[in-house]
Amino acid sequence: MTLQSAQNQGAGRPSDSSKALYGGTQSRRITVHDITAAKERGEKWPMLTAYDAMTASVFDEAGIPVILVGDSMGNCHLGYDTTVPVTMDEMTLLSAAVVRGTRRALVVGDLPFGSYQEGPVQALRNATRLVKEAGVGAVKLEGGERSLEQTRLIVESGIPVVSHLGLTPQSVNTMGYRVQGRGDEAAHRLLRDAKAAQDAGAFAVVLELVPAEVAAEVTRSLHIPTIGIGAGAETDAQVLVWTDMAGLTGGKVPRFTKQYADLRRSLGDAARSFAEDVAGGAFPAEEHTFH
Ligand SMILES: Nc1nc(=O)c2c([nH]1)NC[C@@H]1CN(c3ccc(C(=O)N[C@@H](CCC(=O)O)C(=O)O)cc3)CN21
Ligand SMILES: CC(C)C(=O)C(=O)O
Ligand SMILES: [Mg+2]
Repeated sequence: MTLQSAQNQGAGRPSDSSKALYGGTQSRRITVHDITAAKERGEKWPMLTAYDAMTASVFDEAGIPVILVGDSMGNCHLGYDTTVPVTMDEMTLLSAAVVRGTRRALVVGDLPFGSYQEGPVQALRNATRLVKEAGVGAVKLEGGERSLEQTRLIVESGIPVVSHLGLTPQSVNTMGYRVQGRGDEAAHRLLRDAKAAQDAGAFAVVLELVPAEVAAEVTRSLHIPTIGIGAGAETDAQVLVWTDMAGLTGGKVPRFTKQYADLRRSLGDAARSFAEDVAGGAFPAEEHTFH
């Protein structure tokens, strides 16, 4: 229990559950202000990726309050090996689909590799494109201090920003896929990055693949929410790649994933049943046939 929720309970002042991000009753679209208020209430909340309207509508109807159009679409949806090749055209197309599939969720779009590293002006141009052409409510970019000017200009221009720290997969070619923030110096650097992002105006930070103790320290030190992935149980929110948690991803998934369904097996079973029915003449039957 967080200090905040303990105080709420201790004061006999139950938090207003109608406002909850998950399980709340409001039907309007969730805003950045709702996210900020959730940290003040000590509410923990879930976030999932989505890359198409149909999947996004399932999560929206399930009450997932924040949906990330991750550049993980690169490996999960588009068949690349990493997120590095993902383009602004791809991000814009799939982000627009996710926005169309949702009514309530706040949709966050990743700025892909190469779309903001040149500087703040490039970053603002591409963030603006995701807002205007796809309709996202916020953008996410990787890096704390190294993306500070970008974060500041995008936020000043009226677009909410999520900062992504720890393992930043767009830098796979320099950092690999290793736990970040181990050891005192790396932990301090992570905390500095998180505070820099907060000071630059980010409304949340993703902490990917960092020791739970470090993520907990960052979570206590910030007034904006932390969103963990492989960062332990103390972050304000948890995000997972949807194909990992649903058991659809082919091959190896990160150890931090929990698998809540077995879609790869059930979809494969469906495809094999269909194939057998066609081969054996059982499909189409009379009820599928017009005369
Ligand atoms: N399907 C999928 N799931 C993800 O979580 C994900 C993506 N794709 N693509 C973008 C990034 C890349 N991510 C990754 C990629 C690899 C590891 C990985 O190999 N982790 C090791 C631990 C490494 C260590 O111990 O230092 C593992 O075994 O989980 C983790 C996160 C997270 N993101
Ligand atoms: C793993 C999450 C945080 C992400 O950035 C993505 O899916 O692209
Ligand atoms: Mg990403």
